[in-house]
Amino acid sequence: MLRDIIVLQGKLWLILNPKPTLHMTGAAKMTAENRPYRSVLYIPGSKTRALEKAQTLSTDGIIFDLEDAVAPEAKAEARGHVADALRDLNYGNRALLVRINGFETEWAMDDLAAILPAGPESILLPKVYGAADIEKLAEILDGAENCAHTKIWAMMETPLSMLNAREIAAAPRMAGMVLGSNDLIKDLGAQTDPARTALQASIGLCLLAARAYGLICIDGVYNAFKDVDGLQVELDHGRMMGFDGKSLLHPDQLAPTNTAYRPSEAEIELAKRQMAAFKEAEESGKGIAVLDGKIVENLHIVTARALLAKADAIAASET
Ligand SMILES: CC(C)(COP(=O)(O)OP(=O)(O)OC[C@H]1O[C@@H](n2cnc3c(N)ncnc32)[C@H](O)[C@@H]1OP(=O)(O)O)[C@@H](O)C(=O)NCCC(=O)NCCSC(=O)C[C@H](O)C(=O)O
Ligand SMILES: [Mg+2]
Repeated sequence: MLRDIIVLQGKLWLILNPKPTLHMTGAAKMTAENRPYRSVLYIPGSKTRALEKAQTLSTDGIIFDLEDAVAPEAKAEARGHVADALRDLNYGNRALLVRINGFETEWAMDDLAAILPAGPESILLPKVYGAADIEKLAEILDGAENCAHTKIWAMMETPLSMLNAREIAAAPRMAGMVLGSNDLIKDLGAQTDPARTALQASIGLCLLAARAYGLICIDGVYNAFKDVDGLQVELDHGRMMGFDGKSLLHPDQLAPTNTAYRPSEAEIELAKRQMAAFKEAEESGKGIAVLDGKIVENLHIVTARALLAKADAIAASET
């Protein structure tokens, strides 16, 4: 039985079955709020085999794509496949996003007409230029049955998405952002290198806006889906920059991505030691602890707690 001891009004109280504390790695229940977003796999809505297969893949999230991965002549059929998958297939507790076509195309409204009756968890809007695009989608969702809960995610993939990142993040129903590095590179007239030099400013703006407004932020795809070493370089870079996870093209990219975005044993150990050292310092009336020659302040405890909570959520998602 779980027990906690707390001090209240100068007395010791024994609490039976307390809420799990954040350092109880593996004990948390996964909910939509604490679910991990390490790996988010694109599936072309036209590929029924892939839609089925995804039920068993170890991906934290799925983007059902009606946009660039689906040829114009296959769009109508793909809408039906995705609506059916949302209704009939079992994707467990994975995050489920439907990427519709952009509002400047002839397909966006037909996409919404086909998908909204299935009550989607999230719509991912591509080619976002400013808050007006999100507001337009939010208004449509406000008027739709079954969509009171539906969140909006923005593809951050145009120069204006980056310049307007803050207003986009603050717009109604916003829950997350996905970097669209291919479109961005195209619009910038830039070239890619392993350090993603041309994308640095955009990645920074995107993450700043997402963090300021409490949104999930997912890195762009790595196109060479068979190049394991190249993917690893981008994974390390993305995690270092602060992304929650990476959008992916192929199931073979799942395992390295899930590993890269999982807190390591060493990180978990350090977080626990930081919390213990800080607690000890607090109990002796100090506001700062020193661990391994480095200071530990309250702000480091916030980071340590978040890391342990993420480890818990990942463990819960894998049980
Ligand atoms: C890249 C692919 C076209 C490769 O397809 P294929 O050659 O068929 O792969 P495999 O033969 O190796 O497939 C093996 C099995 O895995 C399944 N599979 C493949 N891909 C997926 C997937 N994405 N999701 C689920 N399952 C998948 C196959 O069905 C095989 O299964 P089995 O029959 O059991 O053996 C292909 O992977 C693909 O289409 N990927 C997604 C492409 C996509 O969605 N692109 C658009 C998003 S990226 C983008 O738009 C960029 C962004 O907007 C930006 O601007 O940057
Ligand atoms: Mg794109």
